[in-house]
Amino acid sequence: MTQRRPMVAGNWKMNGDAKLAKALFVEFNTTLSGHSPEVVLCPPATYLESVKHEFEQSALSFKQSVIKLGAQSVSEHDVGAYTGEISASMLKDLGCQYVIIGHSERRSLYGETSHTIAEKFAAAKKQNLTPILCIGESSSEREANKTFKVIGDELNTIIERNGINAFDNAVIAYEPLWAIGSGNSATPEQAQEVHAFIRKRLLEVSPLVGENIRILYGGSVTPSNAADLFAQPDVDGGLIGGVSLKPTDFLSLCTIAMSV
Ligand SMILES: O=C[C@H](O)COP(=O)(O)O
Repeated sequence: MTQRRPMVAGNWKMNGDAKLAKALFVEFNTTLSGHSPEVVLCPPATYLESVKHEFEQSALSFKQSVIKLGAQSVSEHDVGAYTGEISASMLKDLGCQYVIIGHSERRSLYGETSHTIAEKFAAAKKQNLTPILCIGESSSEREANKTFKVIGDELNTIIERNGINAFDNAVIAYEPLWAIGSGNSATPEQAQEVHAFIRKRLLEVSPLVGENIRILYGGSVTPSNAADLFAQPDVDGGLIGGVSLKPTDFLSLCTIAMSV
C-alpha cells in the first residue's frame, strides 16, 4: 500500500498578521524535526510575503521540503480587468505552491459555483499550483442522506472539466459545512466513511490517483480530537482553520499527524 505523506494545512481565513507569521516560525524552529508532515501555510494574500520572509529567515535546514506556502483562493482568469482578483501566475511569483479552491465560505458567501471552481482548479494546474479542493455537505444534506450524492457531484464536476489526471498531486479536503468553526467535528467514523467514499470514487477512474491522493479532514480539528481523526486509514491529515492561528496548538497537530 502507498505511504502517503501526512499534510497539515493552516487556513488563516481573514485573520492573523505579520506577528503571527513570526510566532509560528519561532514555534517551528523549536518544535519541528526532520520527522514532520508536509505543512502548508495559507495566510491572507497580504501576508504571503511576511510568511515567506519568516520562512527564509528560519533556521530549519529541511524547511524547503517541509513548509510550503499556499493561497486561500485564485482567479479563474489568467489576466485582465478583474478588479480585486489575483491570478495563479501572481501567486506563483509570490512563492506559493498550493492554493485552496472551493472552500465552502467562497461557495456560500461569494457565490462560487461548481463551474467556477472547476475553472479555478484548471487555472491553478496550468501554473503548476497544487489545488487543495474543498468538498463537503451541509447539515440538511446530511440529514437528507445526500452526503455521498453531494460529494460525488462535486468530484464529477472537476473530473468532467479537467480529467482525472488533474487530480495527480492534487489534495482534497473533506470539510462538512456543519463542522466548520462550530466546535462540532465529524466523528472519526463519519470522516473515514466519507474519505473512503472519495478514494473509492477516484480509484474507480484511476487506481494510481486514488491510491496516491491525500485527503485531508477539515472542521473543528483540535489537539484533543486530531489523533483519532488522523488515525483513520483514509485521513491523510487536516485542513485547519481556528487552530492554525494558535502556534503551539497548530504545531501539536503537526506532531500528532506524524505519530498516528
Ligand atoms: O479551512 C479550514 C476549515 O474551514 C476548518 O475551519 P475550523 O478548523 O476553524 O473549523
